Amino acid sequence: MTKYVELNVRSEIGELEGVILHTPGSEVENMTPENAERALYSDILNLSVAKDEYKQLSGVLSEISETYQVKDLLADVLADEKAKENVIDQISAMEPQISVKGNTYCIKDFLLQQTPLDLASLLIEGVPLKRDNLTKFLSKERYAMRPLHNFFFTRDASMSVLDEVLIGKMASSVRDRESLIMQAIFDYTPGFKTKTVNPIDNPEMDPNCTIEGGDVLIAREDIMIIGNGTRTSTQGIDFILAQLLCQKDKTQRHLLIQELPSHPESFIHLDMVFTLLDVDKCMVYEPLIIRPNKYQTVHIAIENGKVISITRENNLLQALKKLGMDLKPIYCGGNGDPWNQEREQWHSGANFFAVGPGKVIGYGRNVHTMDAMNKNGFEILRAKDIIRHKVELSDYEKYVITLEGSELPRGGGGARCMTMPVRRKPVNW
Ligand SMILES: NC(=O)NCCC[C@H](N)C(=O)O
Repeated sequence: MTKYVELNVRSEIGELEGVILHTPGSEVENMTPENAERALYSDILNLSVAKDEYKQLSGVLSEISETYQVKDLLADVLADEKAKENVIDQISAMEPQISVKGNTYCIKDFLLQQTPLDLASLLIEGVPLKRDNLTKFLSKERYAMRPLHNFFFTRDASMSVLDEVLIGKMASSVRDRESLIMQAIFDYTPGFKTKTVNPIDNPEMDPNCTIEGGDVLIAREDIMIIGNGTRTSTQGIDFILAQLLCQKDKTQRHLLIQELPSHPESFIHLDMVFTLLDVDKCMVYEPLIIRPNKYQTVHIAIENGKVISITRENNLLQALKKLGMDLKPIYCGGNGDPWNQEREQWHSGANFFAVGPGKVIGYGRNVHTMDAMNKNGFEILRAKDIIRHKVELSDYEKYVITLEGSELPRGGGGARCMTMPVRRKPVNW
């Protein structure tokens, strides 16, 4: 990294200036149908197709903004001996099997001998099991240190909140190493000017506390919208609330909490049913976000280090409107046909990533959603055409850049899930 990057994310839609990505590697393919569920996938993936699709996302983003790759950032961190030892010690505290002295070798010692880049790859792609005793010989596991199958969803393990980074407390231990790596990146990369906040550093952390970035949306500097479901617990949201209270801000801050269903798994995060598209538009999965249902919306207002009110709201859009954000909803799957809505929500049709107000990226396969976007003034542009310079983004004011997505959505997410913004320009509200 050549220059300093001051973290600054005060909205979901401000013009993008920096984003952290992770190009999928062998870790996305190294699973079987039997353990795909444990890996948090809905299916097994074909890596070469996934990589081609991903290239569309990274190619377009590098035309628009600075992009940083997790593996490069991690390798830079690991080039420092002290940082390297610290990272490996933390991993072995979390995954104690790596410190066991086996018959032929100890994984921790093996890791310490690697070059920074090889080590970064191993920490992401996993370390295969050496079958040097009976237990390991008979083991059904292929890895002694498991691959991080979900790391290309960089959104979830850390999140930029104004000028700080909140480290995710993942709901499933298969993603814990991602959080640790992201914290090391932000703590040890001299180029990143920020402070990390990690719930596990709090000795009084509630054991039920979980927070994942797909649930945390920065709607405006003073409004956070947080999904509460299988991935972010009420205790996790209370941790965020406690952080805000500590800041003793004189201006009012607001948390809007949206309860989420626990199945199907396409409802894992809020960003699978609700994303912000423009100063006056948002994408919704209508049956959950607008239609009356049992999933509650709660508004917590905070001022001067105190909770001044906690109230139930009719729905998220009405709550936002009361706070001066009057957003027109565009429906995932289009208006009217619940089958199309369900099908497209399942394939991350609501999961848009904004690179600027009215400028977003999503999967082109969700044709009914794209049609609805187009009817609402968004030009539909193919990522491929932008990368080949057949289309110039500067010719359009509002657009959706479409990615081909047949393999990537099987991992369980879309463009917002695959991006971790670190800088956005202020929005002209
Ligand atoms: N923000 C998101 O919705 N991320 C998608 C994460 C999918 C991943 N397979 C998971 O279940 O954690």
